[in-house]
Amino acid sequence: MELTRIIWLASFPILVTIVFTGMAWLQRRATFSPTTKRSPPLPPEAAGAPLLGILPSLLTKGPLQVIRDAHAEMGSVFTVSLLHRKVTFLVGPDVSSHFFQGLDSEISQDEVSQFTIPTFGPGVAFDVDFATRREQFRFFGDAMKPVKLRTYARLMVQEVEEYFARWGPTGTVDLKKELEHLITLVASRCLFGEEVRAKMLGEVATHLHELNDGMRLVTILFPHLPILAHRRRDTARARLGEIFSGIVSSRKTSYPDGGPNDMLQCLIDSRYKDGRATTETEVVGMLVSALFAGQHTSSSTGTWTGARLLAHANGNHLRAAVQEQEQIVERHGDRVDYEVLQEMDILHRCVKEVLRLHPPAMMLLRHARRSFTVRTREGDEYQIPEGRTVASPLVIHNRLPHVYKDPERYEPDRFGPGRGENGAGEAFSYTAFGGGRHACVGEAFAYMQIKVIWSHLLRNFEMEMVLPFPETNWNVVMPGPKGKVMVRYNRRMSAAA
Ligand code: HEM
Repeated sequence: MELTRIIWLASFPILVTIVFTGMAWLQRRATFSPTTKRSPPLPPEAAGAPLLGILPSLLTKGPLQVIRDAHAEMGSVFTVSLLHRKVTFLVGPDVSSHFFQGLDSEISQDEVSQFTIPTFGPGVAFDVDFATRREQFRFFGDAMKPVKLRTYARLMVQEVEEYFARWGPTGTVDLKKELEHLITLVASRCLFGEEVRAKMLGEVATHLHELNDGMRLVTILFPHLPILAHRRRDTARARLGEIFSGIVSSRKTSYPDGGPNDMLQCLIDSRYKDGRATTETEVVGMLVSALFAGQHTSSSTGTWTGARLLAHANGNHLRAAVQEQEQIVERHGDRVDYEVLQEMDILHRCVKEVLRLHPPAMMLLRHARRSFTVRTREGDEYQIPEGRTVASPLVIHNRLPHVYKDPERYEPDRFGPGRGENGAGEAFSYTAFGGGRHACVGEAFAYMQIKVIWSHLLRNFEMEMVLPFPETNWNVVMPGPKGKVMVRYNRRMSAAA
């Protein structure tokens, strides 16, 4: 018995050593086991100057080239530094689902959209909390339902016919300026009724232009930097506030029991879930936001559509679009309304392809409130850390060769039946109107007004570009055609004067 105890005591340290060594080995094995999940690495980072990051390249090469170069070098997920901020770019549908679909508590717009407050004004959009903003966007959504769109289609046609009746039998115009003006008139007639329209012709259109020009790339980082464009923006916003306040209060006095069936009235009559009515400041802010969201985006799309169709190389698309109008006239005569507009498939594809190549919102931004992981189509995983600014650069996202064949080419037929490129196969491969949780509520309205304008022009005028195909103005947050887009027109002989 004594001997057994001695042997046991002597062997105890050896046993302990074996057990601990075994545990350590097992633990190490577990750590290096290929089945164990490790945090994926951070995305690769673009080289940049100390403190300034990519700022010097931005100034010399422009934003599009900088992002393109980084994408070509590092692939679909990469980070760039711009002064104090790191921005991770996600390019392509495979890495974009969380960006578009993630909950706002996980990936939000608030932190990265504060720069829009001086433009939209107080009480709306990113000046209010998420819940209030959702409700305000719901009010917009209500005003864009098909039953309302049918009414707007009629008003759009009226406005467009009146506008082009003023063009002579022949002439040369700056298409960009003409469409900026016309879209403002159309939006005002459809959304805000006669009161705003009466004041539209001059002042309001000018102020909207100044609001857009005041949203520069530098605005994203320094929204209150004392530059001329910001000063003009602030004056324009203050003046729009005065004009719209006058309109809202006169509408309330003139129609105490409910006024005309337009968006202004919709916004005045809207109620939050708790029963609260919209205030005058909120209605004014929503009017400015709706005009801002729809005006420049639609007018630049209308102008690019003209430039693309009239460019010499695209003669076949122009011919196809004119022929479609001739066939529709054979079926419906001169009638253009909501239903007839739905039949303009070729024209629709021409506009859709313009938006792929020239998205007015060139880049969407979010803030990662929680870290998340993305997986590229090559199978690489990256972790996007909490607190990171995340960007979806639509301007290259919609030109990916593995999604679109010959992506730099203007090819509306790629969206036609039988071609597998229409982006419907894969979610978030076509994102000109965003997608997921924050998809644009004005998409149908925007297509409608551009189709009303271009169906009228194609039916009634022969047109040609006078200047070379326009470059893009990358200086603003919502880029459009740079400089004048001069076009010569001849009214078609058969067209009504
Ligand atoms: C060609 C015309 C237009 C384009 C290209 C366009 C593009 C976009 C894009 C890309 C987004 C997503 C923003 C993001 O995810 O951060 C968006 C959102 C939005 N758009 Fe448009 N838009 C157009 C016209 C309009 C019009 C006419 C209106 C209304 C009058 C409008 C109202 C809105 C609103 C309210 C949102 C925010 C939706 C949300 O966050 O839930 N847009 N638009």
